[in-house]
Amino acid sequence: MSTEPILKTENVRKDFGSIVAVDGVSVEFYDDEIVGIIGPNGAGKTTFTNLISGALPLTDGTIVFDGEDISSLQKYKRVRRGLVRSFQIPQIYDEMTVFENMQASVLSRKQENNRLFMPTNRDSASVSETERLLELFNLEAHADDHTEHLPHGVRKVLDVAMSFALEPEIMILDEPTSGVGSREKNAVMETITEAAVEQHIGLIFIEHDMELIRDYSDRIIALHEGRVLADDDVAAVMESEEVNQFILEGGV
Ligand SMILES: Nc1ncnc2c1ncn2[C@@H]1O[C@H](COP(=O)(O)OP(=O)(O)OP(=O)(O)O)[C@@H](O)[C@H]1O
Repeated sequence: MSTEPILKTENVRKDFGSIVAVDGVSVEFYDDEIVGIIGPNGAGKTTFTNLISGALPLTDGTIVFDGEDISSLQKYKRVRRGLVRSFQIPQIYDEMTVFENMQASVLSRKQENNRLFMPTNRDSASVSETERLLELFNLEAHADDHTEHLPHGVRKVLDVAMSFALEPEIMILDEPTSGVGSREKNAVMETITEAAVEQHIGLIFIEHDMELIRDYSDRIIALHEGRVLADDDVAAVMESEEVNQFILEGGV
């Protein structure tokens, strides 16, 4: 892991009228690191990640990515620099196969979207990159399936895989296993985290399921009422008295 954070928030704040959703959050993220964000409903988790991705403007504070102040940078420019939120760019098209969806993302990264539907577009570079990503995410067996028939967990994996085509340095995931059956959840997280580690991509994921948080995070940031309650390795956060009082015992 690098010694310099790739992403840093400094006193980040977001007000919605009189509601302070995020209240002075200063945290750091490193590449090669998987960070789970926990907190009760309304703690500010989604708002915080929306501030990082640029989906929402800051009320106050600074966000630094790769040494550059990106606090006012438009969302799509953050994506281009490698700060990607899953579900943000790729859309899964049900009338297309898994392969075609994946290739659409690969081509969009190459800014060749306009050639997408032309029969000559299966140039070897995009085909091999598409195949590489399908393999990375264990999706080869589904390559020719139309996505409307996919099991929900596989669809989730495809969604994240399509975001990986954008070549992120940091990927933000908001409850990557929501709606996925309990038996499938581990497989989905396993696939995503293994791909991230292999590609040296930092993951930030919001999750309510404490078992997934415990099993797949390197570090946990606990938010409560818009503030950081704890920011430490998994064992330390899980044992923190405040985290137990405000988050774990109340259920997240
Ligand atoms: N667009 C908005 N307009 C007004 N208030 C908002 C808006 N988005 C979020 N809030 C408020 O900001 C606070 C933080 O909400 P946020 O959705 O970020 O919490 P969360 O931790 O992600 O919650 P959950 O776990 O339920 O998704 C809440 O009080 C919420 O009602």
